[in-house]
Amino acid sequence: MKTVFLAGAQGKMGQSIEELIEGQADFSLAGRLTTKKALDQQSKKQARTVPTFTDLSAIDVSADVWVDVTNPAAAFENGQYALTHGFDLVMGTSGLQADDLEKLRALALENDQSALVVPNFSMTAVLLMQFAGQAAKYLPAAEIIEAHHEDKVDAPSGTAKATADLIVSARQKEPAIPHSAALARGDQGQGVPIHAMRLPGILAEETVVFGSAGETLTIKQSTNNRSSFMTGVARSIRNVNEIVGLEIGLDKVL
Ligand SMILES: NC(=O)C1=CN([C@@H]2O[C@H](COP(=O)(O)OP(=O)(O)OC[C@H]3O[C@@H](n4cnc5c(N)ncnc54)[C@H](OP(=O)(O)O)[C@@H]3O)[C@@H](O)[C@H]2O)C=CC1
Ligand SMILES: O=C(O)C1=N[C@H](C(=O)O)C[C@H](O)C1
Repeated sequence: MKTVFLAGAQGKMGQSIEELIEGQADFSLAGRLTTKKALDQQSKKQARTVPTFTDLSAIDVSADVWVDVTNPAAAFENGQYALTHGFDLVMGTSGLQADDLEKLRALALENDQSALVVPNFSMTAVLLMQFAGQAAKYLPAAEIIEAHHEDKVDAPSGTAKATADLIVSARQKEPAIPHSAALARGDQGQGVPIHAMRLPGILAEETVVFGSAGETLTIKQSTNNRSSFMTGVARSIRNVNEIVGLEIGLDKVL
């Protein structure tokens, strides 16, 4: 049996993950963290006996795994709390800074806990990232276009930043493209231009275009329903304890 504490339980991902936990015989929901605003909006179905907190300092339950699907402003503090209070951590929230991840890695090691940061729980996104890493060995010039629903607060997406990191580390030479600071050339902070769209009608999509003399390669994945994330969430909960310190990517538990 794996006991789970769910932070962001009232959100879009949180509600799907709560249903996932209820449907797995070997998972049990030990507690939930939400905001006062979100708690006021919960339906009768959701107002059940699971202990629900709106403040880290009030939490008085323990669990094997803390799953975080909150927002970039809350996730680092939540992660620190989890790793210093006996929880392994599955961080699904995007938008954490690289130095925050390093601090979480140090905390995981100091406290003998495991942490898995998952930029994307969907299998097609994991495969896209792997294929992009392979292509980057031979095709150093690449750009990423990501598109998400209009409620997404962070940009570029966590998946796009992770894909850019993979491309940069797989490249065997730098692309010969003149640098341009023009905004329309995308966010270049990760070493690969990332263009982000926020539109109704889209859930999550990522396209990576590689260019070489006389040819291009386009790799695209689309997420149409949050159910696509749930196999990856379940796998992360079951296997996070195998990690030493902190790892990034669902592939680390596949
Ligand atoms: N790794 C992956 O595969 C995926 C990751 N995500 C990421 O997961 C996160 C959540 O996404 P989504 O569910 O769409 O977003 P939502 O805005 O629907 O849900 C976030 C929830 O977290 C709540 N929240 C905010 N601050 C806190 C806090 N301090 N403690 C507890 N709860 C808090 C929000 O409450 P309130 O509304 O009151 O602010 C809201 O209910 C995002 O970072 C997103 O990028 C999403 C999909 C897949
Ligand atoms: O906010 C979302 O919805 C998503 N966020 C993640 C990201 O930032 O990459 C994963 C997926 O794209 C959905």
